[in-house]
Amino acid sequence: MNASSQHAFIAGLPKVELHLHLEGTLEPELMFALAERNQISIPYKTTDEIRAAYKFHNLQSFLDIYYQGAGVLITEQDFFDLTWAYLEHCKQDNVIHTEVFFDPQTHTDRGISFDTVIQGIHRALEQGREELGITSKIIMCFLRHLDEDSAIETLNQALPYKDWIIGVGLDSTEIGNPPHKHEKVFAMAREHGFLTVSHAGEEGPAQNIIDTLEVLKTSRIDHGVRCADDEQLVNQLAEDRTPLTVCPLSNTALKVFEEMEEHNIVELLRKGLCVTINSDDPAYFGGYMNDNFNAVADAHAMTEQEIAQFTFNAIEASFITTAERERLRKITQDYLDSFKA
Ligand SMILES: Nc1ncnc2[nH]cnc12
Ligand SMILES: [Zn+2]
Repeated sequence: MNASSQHAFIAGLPKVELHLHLEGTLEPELMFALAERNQISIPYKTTDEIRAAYKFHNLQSFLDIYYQGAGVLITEQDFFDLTWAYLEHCKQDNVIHTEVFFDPQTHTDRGISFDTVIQGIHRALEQGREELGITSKIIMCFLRHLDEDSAIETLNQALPYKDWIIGVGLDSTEIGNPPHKHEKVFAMAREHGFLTVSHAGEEGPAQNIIDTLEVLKTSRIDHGVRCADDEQLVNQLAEDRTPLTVCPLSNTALKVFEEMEEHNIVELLRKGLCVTINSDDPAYFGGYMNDNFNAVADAHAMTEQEIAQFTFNAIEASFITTAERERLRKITQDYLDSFKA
């Protein structure tokens, strides 16, 4: 099958996204509009200038720009608009279910209330469910470069919204901020009934993945591609079907892999790991879900069955009910069967 018909297969394939930072969906056009609406000055004159600034050499060089960009988000309507714009991309890319991250501390540290942020996001996701038929879950991430007391304060702010937030995660600078730093707040979150995920093995070593699973007891690992440095860990992840929410275009943008051809996601898929494809921060890394699938398929020859396996894995790894999982599995299988027919 040639590249363009494989892109057509990918476009029509139902997709499930499990690793998406809402703040990372802030497109330059919306950044400009919100800066103007909120009378905030930003260090760029045009959207082209913003895009030109998106040249990263590692995770930190991205995070510095990403946290600065989020500074234009002030009101509940801003968070609604941000989330709604992302959902429109989901519709375009045939994403049928999404589990989105947000970083409360990025906003509360600037004096924006937790309530403002969560209410805007939740309202958009509810509207997305009703008008676009896209189901969703919310996961709030603690920033690992901040101290654990700040994470505990954030957890307490989230308690009135427990019904809206399915889980907690851990993101930001991996190197120098090992999982142990947030051991207590993750134990507290689990006690409150939150599910848990964490970024690990993105830039940091395979040992961070091992420690994250042991110390934070997470159900999924976000990224996790550095597991390949430890053969025993790879075998264990395959045996346990521990989900890895991999973000291919993010990894090449942040130089985790220099080229997509060097990316290990297809190799991990063939070793039986529960790897999934996700967009991470699509406004910064050059693409949403279809772009990520296309980039992997262009660089690594795969069958349609293998491409669809990324969706089956994401359904398996998602935080939805068994009945809902069955429903999504059937939609995906029907699509695959219709394509083969
Ligand atoms: N790729 C990434 N790694 C860690 N923290 C993040 N926050 C947003 N994107 C991130
Ligand atoms: Zn991420």
